[in-house]
Amino acid sequence: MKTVGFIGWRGMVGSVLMNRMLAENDFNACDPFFFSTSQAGLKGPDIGRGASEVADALDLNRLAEMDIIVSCQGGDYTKDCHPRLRDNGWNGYWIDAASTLRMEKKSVIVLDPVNRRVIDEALSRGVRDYVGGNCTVSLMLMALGGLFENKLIEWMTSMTYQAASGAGAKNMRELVSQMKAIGDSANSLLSDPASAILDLDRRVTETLREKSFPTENFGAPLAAGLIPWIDRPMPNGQTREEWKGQAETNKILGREDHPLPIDGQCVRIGAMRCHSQAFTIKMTRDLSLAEIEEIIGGHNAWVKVIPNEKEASLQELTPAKVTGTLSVPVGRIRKLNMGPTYLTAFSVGDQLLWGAAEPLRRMLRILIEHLA
Ligand SMILES: NC(=O)C1=CN([C@@H]2O[C@H](COP(=O)(O)OP(=O)(O)OC[C@H]3O[C@@H](n4cnc5c(N)ncnc54)[C@H](OP(=O)(O)O)[C@@H]3O)[C@@H](O)[C@H]2O)C=CC1
Ligand SMILES: N[C@@H](CC(=O)OP(=O)(O)O)C(=O)O
Repeated sequence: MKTVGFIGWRGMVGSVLMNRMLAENDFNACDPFFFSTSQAGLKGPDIGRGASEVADALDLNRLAEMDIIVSCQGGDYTKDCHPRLRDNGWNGYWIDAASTLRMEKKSVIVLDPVNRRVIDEALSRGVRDYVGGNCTVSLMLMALGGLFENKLIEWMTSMTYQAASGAGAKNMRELVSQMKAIGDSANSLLSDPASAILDLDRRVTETLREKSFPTENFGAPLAAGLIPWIDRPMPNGQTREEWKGQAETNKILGREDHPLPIDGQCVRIGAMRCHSQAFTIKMTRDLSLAEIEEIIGGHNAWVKVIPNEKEASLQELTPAKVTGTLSVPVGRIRKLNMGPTYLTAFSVGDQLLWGAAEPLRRMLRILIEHLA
């Protein structure tokens, strides 16, 4: 059995990965070892065969004993350890959630329901670094994979509504703290049915603007609002999150030499862990809505077309419904006023599952089967 070292298993993405691996019995297919930068010598996670001792994630010699390393530890760790391991001659497989290696020539961005061909071709070429994509990009491709596969997209925009979890565990806590601060300050007015709505509104606004309102992590109120900026600025006015849309999508699809134009605005909203996106798509051909829905819904086992109706949208196309599941619903599908080849759609997906942990879990399975 192949030895697999897990780093970052305590974190948010790593914990979701552990849960999914347990659910799919993936630990039975490998010999797992757990590493940490802070818990060496303590007990690791119980994966159904008793907890083993955690090794030091900075011990390169111990890491180099692994056939495969799976890291959900973050970009700084990858930046530090990956090149040193490779320089020392380690020739194992590295599977990573962080963005550090994504655009490297020697790495492949993995999302096998969309780019299994690219992955298989890379495995046969001896590529050793496999990296999960950006969450909005992976979720967009899971939703619209059928349109890409059938070469129906000339260009597209994705306007995102991204959850707090994408910014990390502390930010999720901060969002709930913000909600609590608002609820606490509005409580007396809220419980009085006779109170004036504009008084309630004023109270909420005052709370959002208070110095003590918790914004240490987001830098601005997110609850009862939004933040139209994610990640760092790029020279052309995009944020880096927006830049990833075109760069990563075309790399995932293996078409960097003739890239599809993709752009949009990325916005943080007060959802916990589901990213949503509204798409404007310029299609290469005029197809009927029925044909389009069939192509979208038939692409993979997780995408699901939701009828463009109020009740279905409210029941099926919300973060509350999708969170914690692998389902990728796509709804609000219709032609735009601009003409018959202009399409819009809306999608929701759990950014810790298909947006982060699931592509890594599946890549590990593919790799183990490839090496068997
Ligand atoms: N958050 C997201 O939505 C996404 C994240 N990613 C990438 O995944 C990587 C990891 O992100 P994320 O999971 O959010 O990171 P976390 O901050 O949740 O975890 C990272 C590490 O922090 C350490 N840690 C310190 N204190 C704690 C604690 N109390 N509980 C758990 N872990 C703790 C652990 O390392 P140790 O055991 O060494 O102390 C852990 O592995 C990043 O590179 C990110 O870019 C990718 C896609 C989406
Ligand atoms: N930037 C994403 C989360 C993330 O970690 O993305 P990436 O893996 O591309 O750094 C968000 O804020 O929602």
